[in-house]
Amino acid sequence: MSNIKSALTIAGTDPTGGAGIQADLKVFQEREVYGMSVITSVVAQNTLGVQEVQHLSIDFIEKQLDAVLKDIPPQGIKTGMIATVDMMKLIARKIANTNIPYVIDPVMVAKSGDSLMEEESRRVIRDVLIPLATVVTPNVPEAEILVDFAIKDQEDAKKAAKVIVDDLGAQAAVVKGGHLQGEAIDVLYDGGEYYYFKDARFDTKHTHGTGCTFSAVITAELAKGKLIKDAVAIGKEYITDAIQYSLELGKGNGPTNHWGYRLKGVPNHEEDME
Ligand SMILES: Nc1ncnc2c1ncn2[C@@H]1O[C@H](COP(=O)(O)OP(=O)(O)O)[C@@H](O)[C@H]1O
Ligand SMILES: Cc1ncc(COP(=O)(O)OP(=O)(O)O)c(N)n1
Repeated sequence: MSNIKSALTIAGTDPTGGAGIQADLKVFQEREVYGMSVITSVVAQNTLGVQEVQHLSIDFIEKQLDAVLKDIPPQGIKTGMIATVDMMKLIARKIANTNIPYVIDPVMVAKSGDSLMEEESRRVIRDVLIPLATVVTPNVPEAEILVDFAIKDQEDAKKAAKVIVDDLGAQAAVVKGGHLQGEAIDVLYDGGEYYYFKDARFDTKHTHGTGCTFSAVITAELAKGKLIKDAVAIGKEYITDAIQYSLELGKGNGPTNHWGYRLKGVPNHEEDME
């Protein structure tokens, strides 16, 4: 039996490489798991926003899923952009009963404000996919939609994480604090305890793909057999470093850059390159 751990991302694309499938695969490589992908939607987007989306057919998404799952069953799965109700139902059918750790990044709206999920799918992700999740990783606006109350501070974030676990049926939920004020604090609830992951907030607009990157690290670590709280701790440290070294690439919100952190000497902003 091979010792190699593999992880699968089921998501949409970002041709500029900062978010979606491309970001996930970079993370899997850096976290030393074998990365695999199933594409749900092809997205024409860049650091400025989303220009156009083309969904793949359900039949073709199913063919991709079967190709991977029947050949190289992964030790961790994550879903990102799943735009339609039919895609959600298909994915639920394929991964229910697999026992593979499953991370849901409930991607609804990109930082640019562009919608990445149909309105009706918001109810279906809650009812059909979240009960299958090992960890759900909503940002504040996504958590507000899932739990149906406003999240203004950390106390509200804590309540939301509890609702996602106790009422919606996930094993654990981490409500990310990037959209709140002050330090960047994420709250994890695992059905028993709360854990707080706190780090510096960087004053930068170059945060394209933070949510994708964070959830991909958690997926990779779960695939390696880490406990949920340890996987989230590694995800938090990774994303903090990647935001600190984010790249001033493109004309809008540049991507995060963990590779720059690892190499330390790699400059992150143009003025540093002079
Ligand atoms: N400016 C920032 N500085 C440091 N950490 C941040 C910053 N913005 C977000 N984070 C962290 O990045 C991760 C993603 O957060 P968030 O922005 O809330 O999600 P999303 O990218 O899905 O909107 C979380 O761990 C959050 O605490
Ligand atoms: C294909 C695709 N999936 C997800 C996102 C959203 O990514 P996220 O990590 O939330 O970062 P922003 O794009 O919101 O900065 C995406 N843009 N594209």
